[in-house]
Amino acid sequence: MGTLEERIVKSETRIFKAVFPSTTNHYDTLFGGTALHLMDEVAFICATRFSRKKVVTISTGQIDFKKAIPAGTLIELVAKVDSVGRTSCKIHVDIFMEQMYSELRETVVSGTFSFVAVDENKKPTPILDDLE
Ligand SMILES: CC(=O)SCCNC(=O)CCNC(=O)[C@H](O)C(C)(C)COP(=O)(O)OP(=O)(O)OC[C@H]1O[C@@H](n2cnc3c(N)ncnc32)[C@H](O)[C@@H]1OP(=O)(O)O
Repeated sequence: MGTLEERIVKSETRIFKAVFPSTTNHYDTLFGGTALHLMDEVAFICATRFSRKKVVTISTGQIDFKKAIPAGTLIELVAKVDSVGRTSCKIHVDIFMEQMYSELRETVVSGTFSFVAVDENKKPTPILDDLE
């Protein structure tokens, strides 16, 4: 199964999206709720790939929207395990914005999401079984 550090590196998860008008608000920027949805999704995938167990979201940390994300840009969501407890793990998520026709790239939104591994009775269970 690998060491803890190897599992953290292997489970880093990335999703690219084009910011099309269907995802924007009346300011023509990415709707905040859509950004949160995508962040929770990429964090969930990361926690699942890290633990290979059923996980549920238990909380979010502070989410910082540093810059608006205009329609017609590209975004990359990057999720990485930040810390690991007995039954839970905390995932850090950054959204990077890229221009379509230049190399300009910057971090625009950051936050954390915590997940708990659950067993068949939906009770907390160890997040990892077998570390080397
Ligand atoms: C993928 C999805 O869509 S999930 C949908 C949304 N999420 C849900 O529906 C989950 C609803 N919540 C639950 O079912 C329950 O709260 C459970 C099963 C997650 C946790 O059950 P509890 O009995 O409250 O858990 P318990 O108090 O034993 O804590 C479990 C772990 O969560 C951690 N935890 C508890 N509360 C919080 C919190 N607010 N923030 C971060 N971690 C927390 C604990 O520290 C513990 O971690 P550790 O074992 O690594 O030290």
